Amino acid sequence: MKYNFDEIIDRTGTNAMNTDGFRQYIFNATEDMTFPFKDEEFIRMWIADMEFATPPEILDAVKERLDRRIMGYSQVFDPAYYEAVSNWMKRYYDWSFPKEHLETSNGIIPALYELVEYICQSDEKVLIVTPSYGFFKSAAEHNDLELVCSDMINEQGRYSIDFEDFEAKAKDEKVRVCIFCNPHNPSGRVWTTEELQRVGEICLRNNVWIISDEIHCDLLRTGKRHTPLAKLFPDTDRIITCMSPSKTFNMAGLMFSNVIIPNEALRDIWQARHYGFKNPLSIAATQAAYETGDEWLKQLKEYLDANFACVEQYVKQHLPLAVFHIPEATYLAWIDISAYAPQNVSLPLFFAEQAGVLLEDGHMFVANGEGCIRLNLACPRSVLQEGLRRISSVLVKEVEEVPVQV
Ligand SMILES: Cc1ncc(COP(=O)(O)O)c(C/N=C2\CONC2=O)c1O
Repeated sequence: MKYNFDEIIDRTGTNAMNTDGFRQYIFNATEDMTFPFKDEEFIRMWIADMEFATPPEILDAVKERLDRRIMGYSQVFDPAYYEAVSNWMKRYYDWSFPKEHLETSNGIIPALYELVEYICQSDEKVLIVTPSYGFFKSAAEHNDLELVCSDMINEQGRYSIDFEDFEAKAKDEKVRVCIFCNPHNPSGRVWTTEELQRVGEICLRNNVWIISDEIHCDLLRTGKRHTPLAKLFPDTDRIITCMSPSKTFNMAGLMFSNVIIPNEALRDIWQARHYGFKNPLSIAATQAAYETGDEWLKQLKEYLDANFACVEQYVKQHLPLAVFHIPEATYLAWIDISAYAPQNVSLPLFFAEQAGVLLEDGHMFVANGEGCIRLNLACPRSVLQEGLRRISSVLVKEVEEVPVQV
């Protein structure tokens, strides 16, 4: 079957954050915030969900469950669920874990909040690398815990971990957990085995638990392979792995993720305190994703590869002073536009008002993202091309208007 990623799908009237939540999320504003563009005129490149239809096989599984006509309290009881997850992990990551380690959550963000609460004492700290997905900071703040940031090294747009700094911070005896993004949002790094080994060794020898957030692990450039962090440390039970098909198959609204907890004491706390009932439609969808998603994912990756090639060519031609490298993972383009960006303005507000493009910038990724914007490329190529045109039209115009020094 050939899936149509060029199709433009109307999302208005669907309670989508993407179309209706940007004023509050990006601008911390109310619904009466106005722009020179109608909402439907925006090119939306901000929140990380896709403009592609969720795979038909997954939607069919949801419809099949609906046809059972009773939507009662539910949990994962069917062993076929674990089989589906386990088979996917074996096929894609050559990794397996015991069934009793598998818990589920109503999304990874809630799991991060809960795991940090269950692991940390009230005077302990949470370590992350920056730039970072903003909710890693929220997971510390939600629990009134101090956040410790280790800025990544940025060498002309190529990010790496500053292991000297990372280890110095992990040695702080109050640092109790590291929330680690593998692959990394927003840089798109797929960590090498050596990098993963160093992160794990530094944390484990300093008594720092690791929550490895691997939500982007299937969204790789064709040919790349994901390594779960826990796979490299089979003898420890201090690495919790969070995964979900929600990002891979555009079903984040179904709020369902897998949390693999090898530590029995922590699992007991989770089982005692986590709200265990789940949406039966989400269970059906997630199981179907892992059972039937292979071909759709293959075609999605090919389409995204082409979208990234489009961005690379466009930036080289129209924004040659910008710094962009095709990321190894995610569908997010992280572009340093410092050479063009107007100074001392909110870039999201600048692009929304001037270009009619909704995007996120480095200030939304905790720290160490100055001058960068992040573009969601999981959209039809025609939409991407219009977004790129609009972005460069205000930046190049911005550069042209700078008065020539005489
Ligand atoms: C690293 C990471 N963890 C967790 C989540 C959310 O997991 P959920 O609660 O949906 O299961 C996201 C979504 N990232 C988004 C969502 O919008 N913009 C982003 O960068 C993410 O990038």
